[in-house]
Amino acid sequence: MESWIMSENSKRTFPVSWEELHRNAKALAWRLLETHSWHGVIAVTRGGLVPAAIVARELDLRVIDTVCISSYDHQNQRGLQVLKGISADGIGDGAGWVVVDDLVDTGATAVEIRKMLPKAHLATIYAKPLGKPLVDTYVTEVSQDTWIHFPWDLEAQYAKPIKDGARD
Ligand SMILES: O=P(O)(O)OC[C@H]1O[C@H](OP(=O)(O)OP(=O)(O)O)[C@H](O)[C@@H]1O
Ligand SMILES: O=c1[nH]c(=O)c2nc[nH]c2[nH]1
Ligand SMILES: [Mg+2]
Repeated sequence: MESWIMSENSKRTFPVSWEELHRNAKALAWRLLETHSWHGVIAVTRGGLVPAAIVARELDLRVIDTVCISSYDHQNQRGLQVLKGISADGIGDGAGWVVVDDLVDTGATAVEIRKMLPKAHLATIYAKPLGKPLVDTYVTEVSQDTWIHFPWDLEAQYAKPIKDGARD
């Protein structure tokens, strides 16, 4: 599904369906399979949880850790908070581990992860231009003025006809 609607803060809105998310997460797994043999996956909560589960399933990885980082209230970026660091023993500098997040936007979260795990491989499904240089692997680039709506943030509802100005 691809549809462009202007949201309340003038960003383009890009809604992603479960099917599209699943397909893109599998595309990410294919790219990661070609890169390395991994010790395990580190999911960046919360957005990285579903993509990380799909990548782990496809690469048959059973060891999964989380780092919990929060920096947005809805679409407003605020001070980044690291709520939880790495839990598992033996991850060290992250060499041989793949860190999975749903997207990289400004790159602030990726910079924080690099500080924690300088040798980890950072992978996202979506990348915006500002953050793109900070990740090792991504699947789809979207413009900086796009807000991606993930399926876990959406529900089906009435949409205005294009003629009435709902879409650009
Ligand atoms: O590149 P950045 O500008 O740092 O933005 C990307 C991060 O922002 C979102 O997380 P958020 O802080 O909204 O928390 P959430 O994953 O719990 O929704 C998203 O899941 C990424 O982790
Ligand atoms: O759901 C989201 N969509 C985005 O485009 C985005 N950018 C930062 N954080 C985000 N969360
Ligand atoms: Mg996140």
